[in-house]
Amino acid sequence: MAVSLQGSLFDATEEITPRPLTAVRRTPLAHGAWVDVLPGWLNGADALFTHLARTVPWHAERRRMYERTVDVPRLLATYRAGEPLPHPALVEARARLSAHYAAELGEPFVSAGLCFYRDGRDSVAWHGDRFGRGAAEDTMVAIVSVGQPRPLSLRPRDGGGPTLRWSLGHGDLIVMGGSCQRTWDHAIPKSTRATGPRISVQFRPRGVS
Ligand SMILES: O=C(O)CCC(=O)C(=O)O
Ligand SMILES: [Fe+2]
Repeated sequence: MAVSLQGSLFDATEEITPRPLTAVRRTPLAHGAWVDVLPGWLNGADALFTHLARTVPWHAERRRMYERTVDVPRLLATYRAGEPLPHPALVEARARLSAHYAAELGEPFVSAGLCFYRDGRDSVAWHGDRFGRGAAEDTMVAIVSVGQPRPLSLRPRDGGGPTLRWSLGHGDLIVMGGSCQRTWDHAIPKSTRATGPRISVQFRPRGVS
């Protein structure tokens, strides 16, 4: 008894498990876009946050903006198709997402992009994930959020509608699908409120970035 109790205390990976995806709720959006949301998808999300914050090789980036080079306001890590993910719970999460969306997506999620928002000054500006195939084709981007919640905002690119917001942290799942990457933009706005750290994990199919 004592041995198995110790095992469960020390093996945090045992505790981090996704709930069934059958509970996911879809919100249809204009222009053939939609989002699926499942609050608290990952049990043990706080332990996953701590693990990722400590062990992922986070890097800061600088990007050229017009005449200036500016700091990208978040830390980043990228795991391409075939590269080992930083925690087995993410392998499990990706497999569950790939299985759940197999018929609709027609291909698996392969890459994982990680963003670390240290506080309210960190953010991602309005954009769609349309460097790759998302520019021309329907696709999906599935995002698991751990740590403190931050609002993810979505607005139609043509300006024809209000901005929508989902507060995402502590194991919440959002999947952007249909035409969402080319007809809508998303952002994690800066906040002047006291804001704790959040990590997002974005799973994408091949060629979507
Ligand atoms: O942190 C998030 O939830 C969104 C990140 C994002 O949109 C991106 O990296 O493309
Ligand atoms: Fe994005």
